Amino acid sequence: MSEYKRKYIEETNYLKEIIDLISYKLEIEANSLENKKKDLIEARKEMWENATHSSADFDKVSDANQYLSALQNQTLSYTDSAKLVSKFEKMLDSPYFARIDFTENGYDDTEKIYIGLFNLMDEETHEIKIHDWRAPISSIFYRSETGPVEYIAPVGKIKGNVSLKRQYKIKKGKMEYFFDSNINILDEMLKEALSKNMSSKMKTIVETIQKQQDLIIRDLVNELLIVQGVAGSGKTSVALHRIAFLLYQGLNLNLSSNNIIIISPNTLFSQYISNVLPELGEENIVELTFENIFTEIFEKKLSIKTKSEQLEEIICAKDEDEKAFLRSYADFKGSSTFLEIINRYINYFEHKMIKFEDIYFNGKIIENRDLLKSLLLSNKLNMPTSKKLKIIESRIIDKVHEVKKLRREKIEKIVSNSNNHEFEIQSFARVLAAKETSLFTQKLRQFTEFDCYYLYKTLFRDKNIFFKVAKGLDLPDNINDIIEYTNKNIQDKYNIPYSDGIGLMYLKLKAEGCNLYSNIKQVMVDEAQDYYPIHYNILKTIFREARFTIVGDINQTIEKKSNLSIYDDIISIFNKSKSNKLFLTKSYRNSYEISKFSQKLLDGNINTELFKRNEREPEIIYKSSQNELENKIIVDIEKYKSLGFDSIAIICKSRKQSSDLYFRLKSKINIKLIDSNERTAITGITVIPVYMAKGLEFDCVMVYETDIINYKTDYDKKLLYIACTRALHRLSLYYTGVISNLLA
Ligand SMILES: Nc1ncnc2c1ncn2[C@@H]1O[C@H](COP(=O)(O)OP(=O)(O)OP(=O)(O)O)[C@@H](O)[C@H]1O
Repeated sequence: MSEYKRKYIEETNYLKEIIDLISYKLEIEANSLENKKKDLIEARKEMWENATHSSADFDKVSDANQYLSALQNQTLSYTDSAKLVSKFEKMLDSPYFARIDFTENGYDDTEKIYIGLFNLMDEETHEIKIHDWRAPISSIFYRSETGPVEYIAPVGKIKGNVSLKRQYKIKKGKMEYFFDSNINILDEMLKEALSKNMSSKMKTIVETIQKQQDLIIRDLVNELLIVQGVAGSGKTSVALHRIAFLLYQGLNLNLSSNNIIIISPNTLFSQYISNVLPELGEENIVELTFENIFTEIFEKKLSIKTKSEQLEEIICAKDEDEKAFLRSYADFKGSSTFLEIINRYINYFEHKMIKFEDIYFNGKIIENRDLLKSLLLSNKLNMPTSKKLKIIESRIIDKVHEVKKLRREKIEKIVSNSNNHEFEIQSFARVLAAKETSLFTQKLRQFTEFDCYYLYKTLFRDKNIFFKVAKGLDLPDNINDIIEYTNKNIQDKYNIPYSDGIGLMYLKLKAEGCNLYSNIKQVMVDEAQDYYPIHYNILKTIFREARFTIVGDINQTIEKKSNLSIYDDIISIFNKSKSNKLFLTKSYRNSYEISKFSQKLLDGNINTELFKRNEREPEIIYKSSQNELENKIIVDIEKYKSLGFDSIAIICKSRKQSSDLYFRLKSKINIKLIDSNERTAITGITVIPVYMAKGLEFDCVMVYETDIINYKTDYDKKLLYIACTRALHRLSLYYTGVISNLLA
């Protein structure tokens, strides 16, 4: 018998044993699920019959509560069973993908460690048949070659030797092939994974996580972990697998899915990544955009334009001057200078804008205005302005309370002396006293309450104040134009410019504080390069206790300048005791040819390694008219479809260009326009503005109108880079007139 044949028999026997064990567990769990389902239906019926849903009868309400909590427990147990069933079903398809043979130093026996998506234990023998990819020992597979190895277990560092590293392709419970690999995760397996076509949702990468990626996924040391990664290097994938890893550590870290949050650039992106965690057997995590945070913090009383709308305004500005102005507007509003202005403004507000008065009640002074002011300004109350004012308010109300009785007696005396109310002295005096108190509270609140939106508007309306608080700061030369533009654009409270919305949010958080997200312990931020210092200060303020994983690529900044120093700024803003900055330099998404082509659009500031997956060279296609160009696009789409590519995107520079093109093409071809933050599945043929395509990927990318008018400046170069790097297999660029200088 050949060596391979012997190994093959050994492996297929083991697979059979595992499949039998999973089938057995699945059967038990499926039965239990069926029973739990019946019980649940029964319990709901019983509750409906025996308890009331009317709140009129107190006893019945308490009955209903009892039923409800029992029902909640039953529902939980049902969902746990359902999860287990789905887990076993997934395992039946492909129970494991790797094996390492490990001998711990000081022991003779060699353990065969099979690694899969989930743990599998034989309850009879207590033997772990499959190790979850997140288990400490599994890290050896991702990080080490055969030979001496070590890994960190809960008990400390374990050293040993790996004599075998084997990878498997198992599908529908059948062994397709396996091979032994001495080098770290053989490229062939990765190549196969990367050659696949795109599906409408992001995929998991557990079978082929690379060493550099694994170091990020499993980091438990840093409170702030920053990852700069080139396009397609797996930043988003790594961030999501890191969440799954942290959840696996759940008990140790005291962490569950509602303690984690993802800050996502837009809802389309949220939709795209929403598959990964459920695929990994975890619950989905709340994803928020800054626009969502604004809505929650302002409780829907104000609305802001989206970041996409702001980008569209810049990209479609009528000339370069207007573009430069809009960029400088966003730069200033996001800058640490503006942040400092807001900080100083809050201070100025406390010192100069609150109209303190002496407080009189019952004809006597109960609080002196100088005293109130000094209480607010003293360092005794180290908290946001609004909280300090509330403390002052309750102090005054307490004092008023003390003399309320005296005041009522006085009012009663006045009433009894008047002629009209001799039969109702007490009740009339009570009414008068209540009215007086309410007037008093109203007056008091004139200085203990404030409106942040009004305050923000005042900062720009009153240039005197603005320049007073900005004194000594390095302001842009066009600051007067910025102030004027702000005044013009912030008056509609349901349509506040994005940058001002962010400034306003910072002002509110600083002046009022926020407890909305106090349960959050881990925050993942994607597309880090697009945020300004003000965004990071907001995150720091609202997620006070959290650890952060921040991933980005400075080469994918849109309409904004960024360089590596933004990461140092982030480190100094968060000021965590343990921070680290890591780099992912290898690009996995694009074919070698597409990566090579896209690299020419980089300024060479970041080193990129290309993954050798060869496909066709990108094409640049010229046509003499728009009509011909669009006919060619249709022909090429048909060609791509005939080659079996399902996801094809025509990437335009702006939303306007996308929708114009869509309306011209839609009668000729089945096409979808993606032009807002909608929750759309990204399938089939789509037309999409480049800033919405960010973070996404497609089998084929067709970049529309790459002429010198559309793509000319350094900012446009970044847009082109983003557009080209969205392509997995085919990239073509189309133009009429003169080709962009960036491509010539
Ligand atoms: N280790 C890996 N194994 C298999 N596929 C991988 C691996 N790493 C990344 N990929 C694939 O590469 C593609 C890009 O990954 P991802 O979107 O996470 O990268 P990114 O760095 O966030 O990209 P971008 O910044 O360009 O949006 C995805 O299709 C992902 O599945």
